[in-house]
Amino acid sequence: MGDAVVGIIGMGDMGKMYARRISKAGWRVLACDLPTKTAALEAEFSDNNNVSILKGGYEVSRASDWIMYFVEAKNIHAIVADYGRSTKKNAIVGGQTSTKAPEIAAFERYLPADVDIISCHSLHGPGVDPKGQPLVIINHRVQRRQSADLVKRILSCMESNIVHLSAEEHDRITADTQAVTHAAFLSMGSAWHANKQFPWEIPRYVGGIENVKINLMMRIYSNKWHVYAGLAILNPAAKIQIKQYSDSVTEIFALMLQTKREELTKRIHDARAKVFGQPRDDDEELLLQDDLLDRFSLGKKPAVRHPNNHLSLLAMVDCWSELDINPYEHMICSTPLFRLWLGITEYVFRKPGLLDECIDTAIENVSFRSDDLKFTIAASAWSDVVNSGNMEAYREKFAEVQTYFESSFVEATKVGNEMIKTIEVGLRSRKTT
Ligand SMILES: NC(=O)C1=CN([C@@H]2O[C@H](COP(=O)(O)OP(=O)(O)OC[C@H]3O[C@@H](n4cnc5c(N)ncnc54)[C@H](OP(=O)(O)O)[C@@H]3O)[C@@H](O)[C@H]2O)C=CC1
Ligand SMILES: O=C(O)C(=O)Cc1ccc(O)cc1
Repeated sequence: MGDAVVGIIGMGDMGKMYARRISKAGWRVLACDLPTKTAALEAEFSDNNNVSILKGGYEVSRASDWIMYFVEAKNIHAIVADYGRSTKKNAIVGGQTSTKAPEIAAFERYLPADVDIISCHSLHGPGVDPKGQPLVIINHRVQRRQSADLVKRILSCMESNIVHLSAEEHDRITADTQAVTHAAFLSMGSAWHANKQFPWEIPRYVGGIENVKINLMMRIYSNKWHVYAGLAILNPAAKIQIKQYSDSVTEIFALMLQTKREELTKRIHDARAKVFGQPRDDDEELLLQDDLLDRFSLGKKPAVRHPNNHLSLLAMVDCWSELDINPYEHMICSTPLFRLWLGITEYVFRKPGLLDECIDTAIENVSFRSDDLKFTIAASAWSDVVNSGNMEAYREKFAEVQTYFESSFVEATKVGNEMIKTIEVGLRSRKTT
């Protein structure tokens, strides 16, 4: 490969994944984490001749041509303040944090003027094969054309689909796709925890769409809190989306409680028309199909399917409709989790007869009322935490639910990975046709 040296500051899950792939493609990589982890990293990468573990961010910054920060978004300011001024002359700097506003602000403030700023964001977790997944590149401050060419050449080893965006476009889209999606799953987990339920043990939560909800909820809570906190709290656009989602949940639940069938039906049908267009009487075009959804269960499937009102999904479409968001426009820049979320949402709204069944259940069946009440409270509480900007409150809230579900993470991750792999093949082929 070329002579350029790639620097990686922060060797957590994403930093390691990049170090492995980029070094495998033949590039020389200089990497570091906090000093307490240097010895363990040296041992872990001892058989990789292309990766050298250095003492810290100063050393990496001084000797690399493209330096990437793979650190917690909440710390990016302080970390760039520390290492930024040691950046090699005429080098390029970027980051992998999930929200670009704070990252770019830190770069603009602390990097020397000769340094180009080119950032990126892989729209998937470290355990997902990057091939074919979206990879955003942000050419923010490019004074030399060869800088953009070099970054493109280095990143080509990911075999991802490159999407060029500005930092603002990136944050607006990820607020729509990631932050609000996570708010829904965080709320489901909080509600099940508040009701002292493990949903896979309850027949009305086993099978089809319920499997997807449970597996994705478990996926989020088995990950690191700082990733989701950073995405929601540090992205200015995310607060509005999450608040609207919480308002949609509350207002729809109120209509259910008051058994206002006509009003509820009109609101849901109007939202459907805006987001999905007119209903069709076939389901050929759906992103997901039933038999696929049934395969990935953590519990035993009951003989008869229990209808659910799917409050979380009704509220999602209401929220998109209220904010004039067309979720399909974001597919080029979406995560696997968002595609699955859109998949089950579309399923409920477009599978013939299913939406009417949800509305009937919402009005007539009170067996979900207690769960729906807890879900409504949870959505509002998550919105309040995000709005407050209090990272510590977010961490505590996340950790409580994480501890509750912890003993099932290994099994859930196995089933969830299998689910994502299988369903993604279908989703991607649909997207390209
Ligand atoms: N996980 C995911 O699914 C994705 C994450 N991202 C983003 O990528 C970034 C990294 O995420 P991820 O790898 O998952 O998180 P990790 O917590 O696994 O990795 C971050 C690493 O940076 C280290 N670190 C903190 N301060 C410094 C410092 N001063 N110098 C060197 N290293 C430091 C951390 O150490 P310590 O833990 O001791 O603080 C940790 O090892 C985040 O901004 C995240 O939002 C992007 C796409 C996907
Ligand atoms: O798919 C999701 O939304 C995830 O939960 C994984 C994830 C987390 C953070 C990112 O910046 C990108 C992907």
